[in-house]
Amino acid sequence: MLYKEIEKALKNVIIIDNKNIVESGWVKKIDLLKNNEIRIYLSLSNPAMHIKNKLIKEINRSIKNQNILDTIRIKIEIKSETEIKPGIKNIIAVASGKGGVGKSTVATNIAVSLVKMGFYVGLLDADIYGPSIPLMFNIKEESVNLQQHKNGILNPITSYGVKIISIGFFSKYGQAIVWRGPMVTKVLRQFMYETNWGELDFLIVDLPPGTGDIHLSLLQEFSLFKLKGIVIVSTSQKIALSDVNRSVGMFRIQSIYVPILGIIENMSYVLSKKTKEKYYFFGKNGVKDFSKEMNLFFLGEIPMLQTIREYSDLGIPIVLENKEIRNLFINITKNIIKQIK
Ligand SMILES: Nc1ncnc2c1ncn2[C@@H]1O[C@H](COP(=O)(O)OP(=O)(O)OP(=O)(O)O)[C@@H](O)[C@H]1O
Repeated sequence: MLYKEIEKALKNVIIIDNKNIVESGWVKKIDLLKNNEIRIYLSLSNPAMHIKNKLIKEINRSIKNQNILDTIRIKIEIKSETEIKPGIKNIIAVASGKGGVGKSTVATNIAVSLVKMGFYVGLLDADIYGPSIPLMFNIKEESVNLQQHKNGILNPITSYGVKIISIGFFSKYGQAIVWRGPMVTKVLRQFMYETNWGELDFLIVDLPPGTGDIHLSLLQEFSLFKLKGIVIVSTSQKIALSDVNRSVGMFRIQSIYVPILGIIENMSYVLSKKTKEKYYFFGKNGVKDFSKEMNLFFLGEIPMLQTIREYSDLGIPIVLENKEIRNLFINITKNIIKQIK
């Protein structure tokens, strides 16, 4: 009887999407103890302090409204689902100030380099403005059949040894993703906590370019977990670096502080086939100088090569095809690992 009343009270606690906490599966157990104590166990994917406090208040209020004996003591335990999922050892986010500087190309090739080095790797494409990871891994729309387990857990798709989940899997080719911030955060949270990642040494997160709401909530979300730091990609162009400057400022805000593991200069030069001379299309040493000025570790440089663009369009990570570029990426990846330790 008492149990039913408690359950009814919990069903009156509504969370997002008009679902109550029982329906949403947050309530894991209700224990009625002999000493007039009720213990309620909840499990949440994102038990931020203010959410916890609000829930406890709401539950207490709802139980009181049921006119259940005042003498009853209520204890509410809220556990983080993240504590229950220990499979991911390191999370690294790849960021850029400006779009189009090669962030996804770099994220792709770092992920595949890590596989080549013998690690278990996942890649979470959080770039809602241009989810290009499916194209870069040649994952065709028709092959995306994200089987969901009964408990709502998503299975990632594996390509070139990397387990991938992308926001692009949820939109048709050519269709813009016009979700509002809270929707995006919700989906990304699901990618993080409710995806069958298994055991991973590294989860690479391809962030959207720039700075914004989504970045803030993502970083807060990931920092609850095992976010080891940020890798920034930029060209040496002034506009790109001024945007990176803003991003660095955001990562260094005290309330969301995330370590920056270093910066990579992409498309640093074009090599003349004939003369073997280097042409600094976006300017020479821009990223190197910036890294010194901002006290950032310079992780390495990648030239601008037609083959990088061509293989990327074919959906084949360049590190699998070109030995020189592979060596560059392996060195950059080793530098990133060193920065984590
Ligand atoms: N080093 C390079 N040499 C030649 N082409 C490159 C290089 N790096 C990236 N590209 C090409 O530049 C284009 C943009 O790259 P990419 O999609 O990785 O950028 P991005 O920063 O992730 O963009 P967005 O932020 O808009 O998603 C792609 O066509 C890619 O193949």
